[in-house]
Amino acid sequence: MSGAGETVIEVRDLVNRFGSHCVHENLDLDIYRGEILGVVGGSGTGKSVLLRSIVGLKRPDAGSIRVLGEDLQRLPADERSRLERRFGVLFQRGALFTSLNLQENVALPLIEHSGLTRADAEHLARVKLALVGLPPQAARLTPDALSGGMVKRAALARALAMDPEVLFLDEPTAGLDPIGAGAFDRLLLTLRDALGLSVFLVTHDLDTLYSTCDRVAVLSDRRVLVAERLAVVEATDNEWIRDYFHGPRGRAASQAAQRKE
Ligand SMILES: Nc1ncnc2c1ncn2[C@@H]1O[C@H](COP(=O)(O)OP(=O)(O)OP(=O)(O)O)[C@@H](O)[C@H]1O
Repeated sequence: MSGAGETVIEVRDLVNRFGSHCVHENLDLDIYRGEILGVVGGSGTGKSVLLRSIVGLKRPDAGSIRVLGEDLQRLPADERSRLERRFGVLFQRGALFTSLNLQENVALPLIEHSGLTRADAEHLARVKLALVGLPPQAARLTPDALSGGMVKRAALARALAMDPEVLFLDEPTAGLDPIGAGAFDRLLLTLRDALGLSVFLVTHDLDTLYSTCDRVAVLSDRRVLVAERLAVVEATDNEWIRDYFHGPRGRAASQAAQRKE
């Protein structure tokens, strides 16, 4: 990764409410080009709402969000859609169309946004499916014929369809067995390095945090408590951080990561 260089996402004074329930209050966060930023926090602390705000699916109640130097909320529709093509999103449940096979699923954004013919889009889709490690024969299968790990890879291929600069992943390893999850983590690192992606990664998976993330942002009490390298986050004096990082699962993940170094 490039270190704390160019900021690709800048969130300032973000406020998000649902009725009287305030999820974010004056939340600040930066994401730097080329880094994998892990976003963690207790259930309901607003990780997914933050992701949805940044990609423009939830209009904030206050504050500003600049993505690749532009404020999505202030852009006219055509420029906004141009900017949205520069990021890819993998939602928590994969969100593939069950009636379409994988190459059709991945080709869809290419046909919609790039004006490619169906044949060219499906050709490119097969390249993207290979990029995420799926075998050629998977291209003609529908999602219900695939394992959980293959569905995640296919959803990742679709998120990468438009060659995004920023990738948003919402719990990509949830529901995968440890071997599948480890393989997905390695794929993410390879793709980040090969494609120069910046990654916003919401996860509960401690192994993923230790094996992939350059920095980790902890959401707590409606804001970002700390966004730092893991060593700094682990040493932060906070009850949730202590329970999460220094509990049995956190210690095991940390030791496993140290053994790999
Ligand atoms: N559309 C909505 N309408 C009302 N409340 C919502 C909506 N979306 C999210 N919330 C609330 O916002 C809070 C944060 O939700 P969010 O899904 O971002 O949490 P999270 O940190 O991602 O949780 P988890 O780790 O369990 O996935 C929750 O209390 C949730 O109920």
